[in-house]
Amino acid sequence: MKCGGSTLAALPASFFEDMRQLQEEGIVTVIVHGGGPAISETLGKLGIESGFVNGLRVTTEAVLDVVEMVLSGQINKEIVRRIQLTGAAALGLSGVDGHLIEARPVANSHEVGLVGDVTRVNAELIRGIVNMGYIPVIAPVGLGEDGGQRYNINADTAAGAVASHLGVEQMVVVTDVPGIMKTVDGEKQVLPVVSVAEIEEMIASGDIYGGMIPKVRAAIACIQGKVQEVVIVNGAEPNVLSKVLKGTGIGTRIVR
Ligand SMILES: Nc1ncnc2c1ncn2[C@@H]1O[C@H](COP(=O)(O)OP(=O)(O)O)[C@@H](O)[C@H]1O
Ligand SMILES: CC(=O)N[C@@H](CCC(=O)OP(=O)(O)O)C(=O)O
Repeated sequence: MKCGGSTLAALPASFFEDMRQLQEEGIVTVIVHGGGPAISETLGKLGIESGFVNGLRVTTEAVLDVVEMVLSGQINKEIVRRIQLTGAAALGLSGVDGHLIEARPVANSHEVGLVGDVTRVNAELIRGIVNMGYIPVIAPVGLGEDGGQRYNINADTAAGAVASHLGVEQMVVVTDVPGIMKTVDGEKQVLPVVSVAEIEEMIASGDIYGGMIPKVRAAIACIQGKVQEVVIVNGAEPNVLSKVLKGTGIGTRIVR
């Protein structure tokens, strides 16, 4: 599951209650979280400038210090605390811990700096944490192959890579909109199902833009592997996780 920074503050207690309930039923959740708005807020307070190129934050070493502090510290621990308040067990870590996420510079690193693409995920470590009864909560900071360099990884990209390396059946993307929306006859509607081909058309036409682009790109990369579907849902919706898993037709399902 990917939890977007846009929605973290709005997640109701029922969201975390659902995770506990699902764990009791034997359905394991693995969280990869974002925190873009919180990173921007702290950068602003510190007077460090940063921009975005095609949805990726331009990342210098100074920006990376803040990214790591906010994602692996503030946000990661907030999610762990909220899960633990339900009585469930959670363990927070970033891609740095146990070489969980290995990364290499993205193709346009000359534009965005220290941003990474995932090359390897230590799936055994995630399985080990799950087998010990903990829900893994992962911050998307990766390590280069030599283990010396950190990289800022878009959280949608990191979540997609974790989902494919684990070979899970479903990835749930939790965000601040009820799914992929399209204006039909002057009215905004949530599309219940979209295919990879339809997504490409919607990006070309501008119906999918901004922060939705890395989500659908990560979804496409991931459902070409073992993952059967990616579901995009609104985290503010009460009991959204159990609704998704019961197949109540909530959100947008992205399928091959
Ligand atoms: N077709 C679309 N349907 C729904 N949302 C869209 C669409 N295209 C772009 N968006 C935008 O994508 C945003 C979600 O991405 P983002 O803000 O990056 O969230 P997160 O922090 O959860 O990753 C929505 O709030 C909306 O503004
Ligand atoms: C490279 C890059 O852009 N990294 C993101 C990581 C956090 C993220 O992706 O958070 P959301 O899911 O809330 O957008 C960033 O620095 O904002």
